[in-house]
Amino acid sequence: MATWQPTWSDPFFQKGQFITGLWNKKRYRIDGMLGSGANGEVYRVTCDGQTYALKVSAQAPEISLEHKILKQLQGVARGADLGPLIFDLDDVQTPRGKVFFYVMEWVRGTDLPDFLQKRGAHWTPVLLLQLCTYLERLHAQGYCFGDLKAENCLVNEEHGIVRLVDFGGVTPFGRGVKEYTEWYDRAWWGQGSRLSEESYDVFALSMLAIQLLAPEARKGVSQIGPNYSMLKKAILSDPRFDDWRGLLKGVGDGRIRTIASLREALSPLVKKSVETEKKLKRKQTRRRDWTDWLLLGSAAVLVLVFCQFLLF
Ligand SMILES: Nc1ncnc2c1ncn2[C@@H]1O[C@H](COP(=O)(O)OP(=O)(O)OP(=O)(O)O)[C@@H](O)[C@H]1O
Repeated sequence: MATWQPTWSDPFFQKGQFITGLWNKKRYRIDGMLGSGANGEVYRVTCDGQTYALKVSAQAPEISLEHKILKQLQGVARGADLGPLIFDLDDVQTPRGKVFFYVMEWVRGTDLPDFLQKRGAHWTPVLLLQLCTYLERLHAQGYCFGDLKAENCLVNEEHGIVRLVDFGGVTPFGRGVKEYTEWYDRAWWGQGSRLSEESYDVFALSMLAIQLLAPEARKGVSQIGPNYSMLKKAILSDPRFDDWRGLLKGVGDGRIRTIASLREALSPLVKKSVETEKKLKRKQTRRRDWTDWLLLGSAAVLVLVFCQFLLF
């Protein structure tokens, strides 16, 4: 009978499994996978009745570096929710050998495209403005986020609050960005270096806006390769970018290189978004009023019918 042999494509853990850290002896129940990427896998876990996110990798340096950065940020930006809060760092033995993990706050949220689909594209500048605030705080600590991308942002559906996850690309200013994704990488587009600096994240934010407003553009680029001037031309003729041209042009020609200037360029768009949201809310209330009347009307008819029934 053939026995099951683990392969590299198998996940590290299975749902329902319990794991115990070799050093700290904390016992976690694996509740499911939250995501996976080049550096490892992230699981939702339970320990002592609390839910956490656990990131595991076969590469010890990646895990300990991410843990160190998150811990450092937790210390300096208390209450600022810069990154997920950090709880444990340990190793565990698996059929694939010893693997390394850290345990962090489970960030509940939807990904940005799903959120925008539900709440409307007019939320894009609002989400970007929030990211500006996080990045500004990170920059103040002397770090560039590096691997800014839609997959690394989770948004709370109820309140529309964005959180950043995956701090694996966070790099001290002045070094080469250690983790990046082509679409968001200005060097890939031939628009600058991969040096870890404020303007690197600014460029990535502008690419995030394009990705969110015109997701199909990225698919086209994956077929023909990076061509920034072609992308700019496409944006010029696309009505979805009517309000965004000034900002995107500013980033493209190097006028907008800081988060402060990006925030300034975003502010009229945010104002417009707020107006759109208000109008939508008013419409929804009106629609609700109308349905309320319909309900009241139906109730009145029912009462009348009931009275007629009693009288005759
Ligand atoms: N703290 C968290 N709470 C909830 N979900 C999380 C958390 N951390 C990560 N995730 C989810 O897991 C996914 C993968 O995590 P992460 O990006 O850290 O892995 P990675 O291997 O570094 O990926 P990549 O190769 O894309 O950089 C994220 O996109 C996110 O959806």
